[in-house]
Amino acid sequence: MSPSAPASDASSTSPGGSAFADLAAFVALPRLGGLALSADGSRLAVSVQTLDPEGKKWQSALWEVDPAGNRPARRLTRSAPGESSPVWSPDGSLLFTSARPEPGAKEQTEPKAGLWSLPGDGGEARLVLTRPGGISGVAVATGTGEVVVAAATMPGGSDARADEQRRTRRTDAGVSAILHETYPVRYWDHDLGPASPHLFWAGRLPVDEPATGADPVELRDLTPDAVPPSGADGSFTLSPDGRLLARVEEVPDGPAARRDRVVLMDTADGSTRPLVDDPSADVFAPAFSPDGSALVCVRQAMSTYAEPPDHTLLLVEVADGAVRELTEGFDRWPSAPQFSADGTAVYFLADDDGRHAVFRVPVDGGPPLRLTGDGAYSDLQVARDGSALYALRSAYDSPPVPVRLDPETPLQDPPALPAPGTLDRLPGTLHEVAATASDGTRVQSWLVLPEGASVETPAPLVLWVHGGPLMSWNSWSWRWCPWVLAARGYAVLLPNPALSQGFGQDFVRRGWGEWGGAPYTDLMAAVDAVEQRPDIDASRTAAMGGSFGGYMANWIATQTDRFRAIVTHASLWDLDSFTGTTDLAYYWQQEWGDPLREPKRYEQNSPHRYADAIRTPMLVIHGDRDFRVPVGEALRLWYDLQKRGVPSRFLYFPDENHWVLTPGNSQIWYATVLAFLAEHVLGEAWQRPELL
Ligand SMILES: CSCC[C@H](NC(C)=O)C(=O)N[C@@H](C)C(=O)N[C@@H](CO)C(=O)O
Repeated sequence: MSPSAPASDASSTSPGGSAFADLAAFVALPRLGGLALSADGSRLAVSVQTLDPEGKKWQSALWEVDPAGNRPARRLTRSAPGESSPVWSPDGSLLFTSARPEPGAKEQTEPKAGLWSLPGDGGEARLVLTRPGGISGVAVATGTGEVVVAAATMPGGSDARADEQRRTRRTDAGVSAILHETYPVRYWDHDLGPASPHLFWAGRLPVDEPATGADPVELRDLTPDAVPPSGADGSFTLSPDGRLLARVEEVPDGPAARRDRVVLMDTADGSTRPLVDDPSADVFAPAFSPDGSALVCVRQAMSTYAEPPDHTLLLVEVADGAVRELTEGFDRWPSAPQFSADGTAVYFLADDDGRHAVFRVPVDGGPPLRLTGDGAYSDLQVARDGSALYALRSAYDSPPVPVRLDPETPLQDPPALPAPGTLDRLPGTLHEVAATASDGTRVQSWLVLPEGASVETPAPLVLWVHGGPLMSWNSWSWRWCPWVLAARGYAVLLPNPALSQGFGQDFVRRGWGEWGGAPYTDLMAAVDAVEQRPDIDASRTAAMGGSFGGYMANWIATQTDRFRAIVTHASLWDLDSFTGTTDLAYYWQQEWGDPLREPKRYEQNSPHRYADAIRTPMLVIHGDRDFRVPVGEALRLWYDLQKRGVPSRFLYFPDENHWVLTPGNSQIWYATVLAFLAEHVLGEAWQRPELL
């Protein structure tokens, strides 16, 4: 199913099959991230994460990939702190952020990322911009090369020296406290404030090395009054001529909620006007047309107690703010829109039937056309001469690899361009299966079968429930990798139940506010169907999931004893306490209601209310720095299990967040899950991972 090409050179070849049986080899596989196409379309840059020499963290470096697919990939950057956010300047230089030290500079205790430039014609990268809080993002005007950067800035810290002084005074006084006066106060894994992201105008960056003693690039604060955002989008983009900046701005939406709108700023004088400001929707992901006269953005209708959110694309005229819907009647959720090279169409991505596909919609009307077949696409790049699209393509049987697409041909399945990270083999096979729910609805799933699964040797089965829940299983995941389980002989079922994306709005509605209803029964229908297969051993099964998938793992534990073991990661246990303490409470209370005034959905769907019913052994996993699903959920679940004498274990990460971000902890995560499954599903003796 996965198109593949030979890896680009010996150093980047990944011996796929065996790596999944050896966790140390698994975490050492190269992981590809962001993609950037140069203005003339002749160069592609991609970030590649690999293990540092001590194997303690992943380092990101930039590689060059040949868009024509002829030359092997070559590494462009090399430093211990790594490089990320690659953007090409029209002059051919490659801009990126890195906390690497400047040659000859004295070592900093807490190095912050600066903006670096790698000349197009070769030579050494040089540091072009710094800010006391580091540079976190960059936008380049495609026509002029003018630059805007984002940098965390203390209140009153527009001037770099003032910013530095404020930071130093807090450090010297030993103060880390933050005084909040608005909601929210945290986002995923970090605190909001006291610094907040500001956007700075840098203009055209000097092409050559500045002479010694020359003035550094002067930065002008475009958003001096910015306050800490919730972090929800915050994207910004420059018009091709650099005269306009479109950015996503958060505005209050009631006493303890925020929503996103798109504002347009004149970069010369900073004057700003709202471009799309819709009290019933978040509007984000703006992108300019090639002539700068229009923008396309995503409108997400806010969810209510009765209705889930819905997404559409808006075409907005810069001159008068006139808005037109581009994807009316399209029953999928478009994202990441971009104009075609001639401005007559918009490309976008959307979940569709277990894939995350590229679509093209004409600007002057007509239905969207799906350009890709299997797989999940991201980082779409449009060649400015209109000859091609480039993207990262992944699937459940392929990690992300760069590909070239024709801009108009439907349902393409392109081969990978030579790059690091292409696997040669997987320890099993991927199958698409379907089940029928009790109301007749089709439930699509991916099924990973291990090598050797057969009628004679049926494989034990693990049900793996995705997170979100408004997303779907459709792409490769290093964090939820079924092949690690397949390498130990497990079949893994990855279903897309009610609430999953890519099956239409009615499919989402079936589960809205009723997580314990159709999403649960759809999952059981999917398990029932695969258990009929002669190559599956229905007597040896387990269920697991993270985040919403962890909620569902907990719910499953309270509803059925059909599984031998349950693994629950970063899970929701008590919906009332979750919706009050999660980082963005207002998002969830739109669906669940206020627990004091509208307790019904909480009472019906919160797993903790049914704790007495649990008989299945459970492995609870949680990170203390998880602000999306705060650790209190795991602490209470753990206490409730222990109090009831349910055989259980708690894998606790004091310094991880919603994810598991270090190679060591990632290996321990998989090792503990595998040991727990081996004990309960395979009936082996418990083997505590050596380092625990
Ligand atoms: C408040 S923002 C939207 C909620 C968000 N949903 C999605 C689609 O990501 C979310 O954070 N849900 C978590 C409970 C969750 O299940 N997260 C998933 C997806 O990010 C995970 O795998 O961690």
